[in-house]
Amino acid sequence: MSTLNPVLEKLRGGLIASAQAYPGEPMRDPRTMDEVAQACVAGGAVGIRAQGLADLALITQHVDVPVIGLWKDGHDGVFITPTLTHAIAVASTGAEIVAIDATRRPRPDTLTFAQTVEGLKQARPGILVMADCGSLDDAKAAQDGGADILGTTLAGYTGERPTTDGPDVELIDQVAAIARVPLVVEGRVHTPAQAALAMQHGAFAVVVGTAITHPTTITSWFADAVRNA
Ligand SMILES: CC(=O)N[C@H](C=O)[C@@H](O)[C@H](O)[C@H](O)COP(=O)(O)O
Repeated sequence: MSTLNPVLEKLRGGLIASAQAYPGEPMRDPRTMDEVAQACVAGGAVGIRAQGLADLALITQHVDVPVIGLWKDGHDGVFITPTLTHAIAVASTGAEIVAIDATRRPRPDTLTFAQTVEGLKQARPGILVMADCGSLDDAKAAQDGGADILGTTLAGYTGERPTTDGPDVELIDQVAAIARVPLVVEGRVHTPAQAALAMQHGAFAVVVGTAITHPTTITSWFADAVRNA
């Protein structure tokens, strides 16, 4: 990792905020997510992760940090940037990094992760790929398949790992031990202490979504605590 890509270098040791609203939610509006992303940068985020072509088209114009883009299509199986066509479209928004499902599950266009990375890099030279993994085997395959970042995004969501309360530290340790590219910890990082713990376990950077950008969930944490006090 000594001669790291300059885009990745900007993420080193920092917090990446994921700004996403889900279908049907009040904040599901590209302008809103654009404002949330800008607010996160003002607070010290060194990168933004965001979903959807409309959100990305705005955010990439208005933040001066690297953007990790993805396109969620569907909600079962492979749905994070599921095909090469989705990946090329995300890259076309100006996002420097494209997050792609890197599980070993069948993809809708029948390409492998490695073929998807190859096709994307041919179509958009210079683009970087974050592999959204759900297990150590995913991470090994993704690294061999040309990923520029290994992410723990899908740990606990594919059946291969337990859905831990907080980040999956065991998986972080496993991936850190094999990673030759940056390891970005993502998924259920809900407190600053958990983010720091991820760094201590070898993360290159940490993505936090819900705990920063999803007020409905954050409110429910407090509402439950107050109700149950
Ligand atoms: C599993 C899945 O679909 N994860 C998505 C990936 O982009 C997002 O819904 C998450 O919010 C993101 O990964 C950040 O994680 P957390 O919100 O736990 O900090």
